[in-house]
Amino acid sequence: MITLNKLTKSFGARTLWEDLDLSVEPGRMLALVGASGSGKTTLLNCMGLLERPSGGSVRFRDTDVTRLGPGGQRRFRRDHLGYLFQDYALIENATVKANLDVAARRGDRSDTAEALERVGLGGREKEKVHHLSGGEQQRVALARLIVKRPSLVLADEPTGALDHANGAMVVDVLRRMSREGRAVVIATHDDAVRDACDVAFDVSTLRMFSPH
Ligand SMILES: Nc1ncnc2c1ncn2[C@@H]1O[C@H](COP(=O)(O)OP(=O)(O)OP(=O)(O)O)[C@@H](O)[C@H]1O
Repeated sequence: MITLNKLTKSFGARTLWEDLDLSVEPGRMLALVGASGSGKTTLLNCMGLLERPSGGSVRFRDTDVTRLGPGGQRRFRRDHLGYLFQDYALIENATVKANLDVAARRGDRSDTAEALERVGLGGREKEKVHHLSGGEQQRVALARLIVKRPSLVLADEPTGALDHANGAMVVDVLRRMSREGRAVVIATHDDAVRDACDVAFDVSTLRMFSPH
C-alpha cells in the first residue's frame, strides 16, 4: 500500500537516514523502533506528507505522493491518512462529539457513540476537549481514527501518556484496525507495542526484523 524507495532525510549537514527502503501492506502492523533521535517521528512525518524527504519517493498505491500539488496532498491526507500523534491535533474548544464528526464520513455519524465506548469515553460527547486530561484527549484522537477508518494509520508513541490498561486498549484498537485491512505504522519505544506488531523496522540500522 505504501512504499518508501531510497528515502533520504537531512537537516542541514546532518543526514538522519539515506536510501531507506520500506513497504507496508494492508492488514499489516509495523513498529518503527530505534534510538532516540534516529528519526522515527521524522519518518512518520515524511510518510504522512507533513515533512518533505530530501530524496527518494513515497508511493501510495500507484502514486508518488511527494509529487502531488498542495490540493492533491490535502486530498490524500483527508481521504487516506489517519494520524495518532503526540499533540493529538484536536479542536480544543469544541466538544468531543464535534471533534469526531469532523472525521466522520458524510451521513455516517452514528459510529461516534460506539467509538467513544470502545476507548472508554462512553457518554462524554458533550464535554469540551480542553476540559479532558491528556490521556483522555489521546483517547478522543483514537476514537476519531476509529470513526475515520483511514487506509493508512500513522501513530507516534501512541501509548506514551497512558497507563498500562489504556496502553493495552490502544494497541488492541490499532490491531483491530489492521485486521480490518488497514496498514498501521507505529513509532514506539515500548517493547509491548513493538511485540504486538507483525514486523519491526529499526530506523537506526535500516533493518527489518521479527519482534516475536
Ligand atoms: N525541523 C527540524 N530541523 C532540524 N532538526 C530536526 C528537525 N526535526 C527533527 N530534527 C532532528 O532530527 C533528529 C530526529 O528527530 P526525530 O524526532 O525524528 O527522532 P525520534 O527517533 O522520533 O526520536 P525520539 O525517540 O526521541 O522521539 C533529532 O536529532 C532532531 O533534533
